[in-house]
Amino acid sequence: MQKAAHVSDITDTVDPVFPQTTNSQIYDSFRDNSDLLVLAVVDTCGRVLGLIERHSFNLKMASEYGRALFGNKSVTTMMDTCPLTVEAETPLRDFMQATLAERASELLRGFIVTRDGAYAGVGTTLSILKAMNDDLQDSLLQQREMVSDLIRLSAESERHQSFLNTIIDNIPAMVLVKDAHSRVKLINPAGEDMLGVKRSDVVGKTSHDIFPAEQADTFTRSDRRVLASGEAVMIEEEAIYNGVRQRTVQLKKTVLRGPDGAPDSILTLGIDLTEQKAAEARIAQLAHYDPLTGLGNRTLYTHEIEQALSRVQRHGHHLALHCLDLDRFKTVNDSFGHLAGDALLRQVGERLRLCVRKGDFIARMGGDEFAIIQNIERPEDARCLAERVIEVMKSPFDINGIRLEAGVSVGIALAPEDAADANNLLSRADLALYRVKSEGRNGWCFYHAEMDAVVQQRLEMEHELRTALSEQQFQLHFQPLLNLDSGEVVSFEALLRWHHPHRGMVSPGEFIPVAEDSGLIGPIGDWVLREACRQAAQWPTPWRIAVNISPLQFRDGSLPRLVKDALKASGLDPRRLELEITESVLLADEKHNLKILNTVRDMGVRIAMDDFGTGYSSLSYLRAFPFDKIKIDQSFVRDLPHDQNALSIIRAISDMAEALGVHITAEGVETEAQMEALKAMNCREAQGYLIGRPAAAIEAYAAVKVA
Ligand SMILES: Nc1nc2c(ncn2[C@@H]2O[C@H](COP(=O)(O)O[C@H]3[C@@H](O)[C@H](n4cnc5c(=O)[nH]c(N)nc54)O[C@@H]3COP(=O)(O)O)[C@@H](O)[C@H]2O)c(=O)[nH]1
Repeated sequence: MQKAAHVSDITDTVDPVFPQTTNSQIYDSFRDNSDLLVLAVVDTCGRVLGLIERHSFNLKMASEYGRALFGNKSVTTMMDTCPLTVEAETPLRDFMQATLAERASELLRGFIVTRDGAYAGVGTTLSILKAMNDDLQDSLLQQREMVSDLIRLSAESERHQSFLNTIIDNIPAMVLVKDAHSRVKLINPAGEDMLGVKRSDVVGKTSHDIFPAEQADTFTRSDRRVLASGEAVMIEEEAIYNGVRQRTVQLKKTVLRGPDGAPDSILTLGIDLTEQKAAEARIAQLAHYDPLTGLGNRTLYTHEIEQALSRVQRHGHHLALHCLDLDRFKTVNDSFGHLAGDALLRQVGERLRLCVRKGDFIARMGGDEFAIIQNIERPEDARCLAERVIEVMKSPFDINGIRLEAGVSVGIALAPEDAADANNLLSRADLALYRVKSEGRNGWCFYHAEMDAVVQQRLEMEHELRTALSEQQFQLHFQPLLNLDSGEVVSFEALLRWHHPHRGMVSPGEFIPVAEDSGLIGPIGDWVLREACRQAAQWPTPWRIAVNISPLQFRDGSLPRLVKDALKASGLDPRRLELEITESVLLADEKHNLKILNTVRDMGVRIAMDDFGTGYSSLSYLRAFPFDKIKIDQSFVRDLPHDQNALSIIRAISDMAEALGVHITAEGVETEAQMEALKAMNCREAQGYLIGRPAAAIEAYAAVKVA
């Protein structure tokens, strides 16, 4: 009984009647209100005097003469003077039990409800039945609800279970549960995959039933550790062989406790880190290694040199830093394409690996520059390595069937002797490298303190070159070119001279590279062009004038305009002007520079290829542009007349030039024997000290005729 818990819950608060009320009045009340079943008779203080029950009252009143006999009499004559009375706050259950046991029949007549002894209302069997019916309804409803709750909960629990199963089955991590005896209770598909097992084969088994002894021992050890400590254990990386390949995994083992709090199972969650580790290794590789050669890159070099220098500082070690630069890489790259350049760099990397000892470090610093950090005991060790490197680079490289030679220059700085910090050490090794290159390449050199002075001098020279033009310190010298058939001078090459106010004559071989590096070659080259045209226009004989043009004068595309201006200003016939270029002009930006050359040639100016035979692609450039002349480099002429190779090369060039209808000039002719050999090979023009050294004055050549 939940709803009607107390008698008050089923009490009808019917107004009572008083002793002076007549039975007729009561009779009328019952007649007018069919729901009125019981009435209480009370005194003025509310004290209960008796009870009128509708049914028995009406029976009496409705009997023959009933109304006449009792109608005008007081209600007290008809009332039950000892009615069943109960306090309102009595639990209904108690009231029912007591009344049913002792005064059951009275209960049928109805009863009076009092509160603190005073009348509070009436109760009827009907209200009791109603309450009981309500309770019954409630209880049925509750039971129905409980049943549907149970059905819902069980469906929900099933849904939860299948939801959890779906998660566990699809989670990309291993979920493995073992009992306290290390027997597998559950494993998900990711776990099957990770461990290379099948669920049906492992459930109920221990690690030793499933895995090889060593691996099983490892698992069992960690299981015991978790059970003993009762705490979660993270196993950072564990190598697992899953029957196919080794996997790296991260495991987290947790103890699951039973209802009594004792360790019941071990839950192992495992993440497969194999791919992540491989990706990390790949990223580290890319970040620290040169993908082309597999050698360390500049970043790794920076790290390694810092480490090596701190060892030098802490343990008194010594090291040598070798800076390497391939001598002909640019030529290879530009002539045979980047793929050939890449192949060359790869092979260079392989050869370098063969030269170093364990513990030494090689890096590709960029382009064709490499660095080696070598652990040494004495400087002699560094010399040996440099010589070994130069030696291994000597043999030709086979690049897709093409034999290429690419020497190497090596600059060496020692730590702690030359520098104790990375920056200074590198710049000193670079200085030594610069020295090797300026002395003809393909060699090695230790850093010396005076090299700093060389750099200083170079900076000074750059500074002085800036004022040399305005101070009129430049002068042109002219070197004659002789026609070997006629024996007459036919042209002159303009060669720039710098009269330095303190240092005297500075060679163009020395200052032209500085002018090129600093960008001063632009204004200086323009001056040479104008001055050469100006002077040639005044010569008594219409000799041709050849002017050297640096590849850097092609860069901004202004050359055709400068040539035009120089010709216009001097009035020189364009056919008397010859521009000497080296093949590096075509290496640099072939399309752009060919366009410039064609524009200049269209003006009537002649174009000569200087230093022919020294590059890789001299021949291919003869096809790319119709040169008016090629000048055989003096290095071939020097070995005449006895060197068979030089003879064959010059003969081949001469034959080819004849076939192409191009004139050839041999440079650097110093002896009669060389001249005779050249004549015998049908060379028609020569230049060299034998004919005349470069000089400011040319008038003396007006009458020159060599037999
Ligand atoms: N861009 C410019 N380059 C220029 C200019 N003037 C000169 N140069 C280049 O400087 C290099 C050195 O020139 P130089 O010291 O003048 O040497 C030239 C000749 O003196 C030298 N030569 C000539 N005959 C002989 C010889 O019989 N023996 C011998 N050992 N040397 C000789 O050769 C140089 C000329 O070479 P080339 O230009 O290849 O014809 C040099 O590369 C000049 O080109 C300039 O104004 N602009």
